[in-house]
Amino acid sequence: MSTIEQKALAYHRQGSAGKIAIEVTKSVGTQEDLALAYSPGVAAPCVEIQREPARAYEYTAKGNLVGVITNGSAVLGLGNIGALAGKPVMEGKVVLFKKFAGIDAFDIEIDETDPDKLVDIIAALHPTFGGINLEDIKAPECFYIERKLRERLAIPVFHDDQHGTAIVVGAGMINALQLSGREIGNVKIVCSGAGAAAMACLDLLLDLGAKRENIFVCDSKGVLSTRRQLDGEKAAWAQDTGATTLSQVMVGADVFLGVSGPGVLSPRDIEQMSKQPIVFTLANPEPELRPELVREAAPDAIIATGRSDYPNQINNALCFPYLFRAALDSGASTINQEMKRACVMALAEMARSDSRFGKDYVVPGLLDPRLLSGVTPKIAAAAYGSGVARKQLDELVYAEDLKDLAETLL
Ligand SMILES: NC(=O)C1=CN([C@@H]2O[C@H](COP(=O)(O)OP(=O)(O)OC[C@H]3O[C@@H](n4cnc5c(N)ncnc54)[C@H](OP(=O)(O)O)[C@@H]3O)[C@@H](O)[C@H]2O)C=CC1
Ligand SMILES: CC(=O)C(=O)O
Ligand SMILES: [Mg+2]
Repeated sequence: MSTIEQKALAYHRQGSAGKIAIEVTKSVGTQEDLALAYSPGVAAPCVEIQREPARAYEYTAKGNLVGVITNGSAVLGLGNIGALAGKPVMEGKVVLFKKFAGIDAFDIEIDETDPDKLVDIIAALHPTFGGINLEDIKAPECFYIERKLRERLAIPVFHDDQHGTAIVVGAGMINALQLSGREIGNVKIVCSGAGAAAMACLDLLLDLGAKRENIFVCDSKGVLSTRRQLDGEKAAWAQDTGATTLSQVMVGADVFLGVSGPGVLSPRDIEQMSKQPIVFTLANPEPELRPELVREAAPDAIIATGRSDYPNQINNALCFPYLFRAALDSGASTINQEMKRACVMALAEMARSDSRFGKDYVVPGLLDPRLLSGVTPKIAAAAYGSGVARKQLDELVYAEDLKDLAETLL
């Protein structure tokens, strides 16, 4: 076992097991407090909420509470390890919600793989939450589950591995392309992985101007080509090519996007890429190829991973706390394209306006204290500008900052 693995086990075990606990926010020191917090007083907010459900946002924790929900079917790059084994990752997401954006979150691990049953279970749980962050649910089921929940629920439902990853990849890609003097419409992109993260990242890259004919996608069986029987989301990415392996399509690629699994890429594949390649090896915890090996094969490469121990951490943790902060603050009924696009641009701009901007700094670091105040208002402005915010603008603490921003989107 490596040193980091040993340290991680000790870290999770020490003190109270795991990484989270619950805090009480009201005083409960006297009989009178008890009579308010519990019986008989607690009946009053119940009756109010029954009369007017929106009051739950005033009288309960709902408005600042997110459900981090998984069935453990695609946990990091570890695969289908099951609901319980995924719990450390979900507790980790809860920590990030709280630390980065002051959002309370419950992790919920559901032992169910049937998509319709999962939809029913999550829908039945939704009254508890102001928003739902789906996490580490495998493709293709994740697409159906998210779509059904978004149709059924009037609170934000967001599959982090799809959209969170895409947003941060989008921000990093805009900057990496600029640094290497490339136009997105001209680059050849190879994506390893055709699952939740990959499909959303590729859609976002198209949205940013990439050309579908320049994008080659591989899954565990090789290149998505018209010679294979493909259905669902994968079919849209089939290229009319005789190439079958990742190595074959890497020749002349400008960009490699890895959202698959450990070690699928070789130094030889990197050598086959164009000059100053952009190599985002984002599989967690073990990337498609370690950065030091990428660097050896292409010294001028722009490299990113999903990990905290290398420069350029492209990880959805850079956006989901702020997206949900903005959605909850504005009372948004959903997290829409406008909000996601605003987040991409805000992250990209924040990195560009930093003196560290360069090939080892294409996105801000996860611990950058500017993120909350820099990114959140721009996303909230997009919520107001696109008409999904349900709270009065004046109720926001950063309302003044938003007025001009929101108007530009109207
Ligand atoms: N840095 C970040 O922020 C994030 C990183 N990720 C990482 O991306 C990876 C995928 O996650 P996610 O999309 O949620 O998972 P999914 O299970 O939805 O998708 C996994 C995809 O990877 C493909 N795959 C597996 N093994 C290989 C291989 N040897 N070669 C090529 N493709 C392969 C699968 O192929 P097939 O379709 O044939 O099964 C599938 O298309 C994980 O490692 C995860 O940690 C995910 C989200 C965020
Ligand atoms: C970062 C993340 O969500 C993942 O690797 O699945
Ligand atoms: Mg994930």
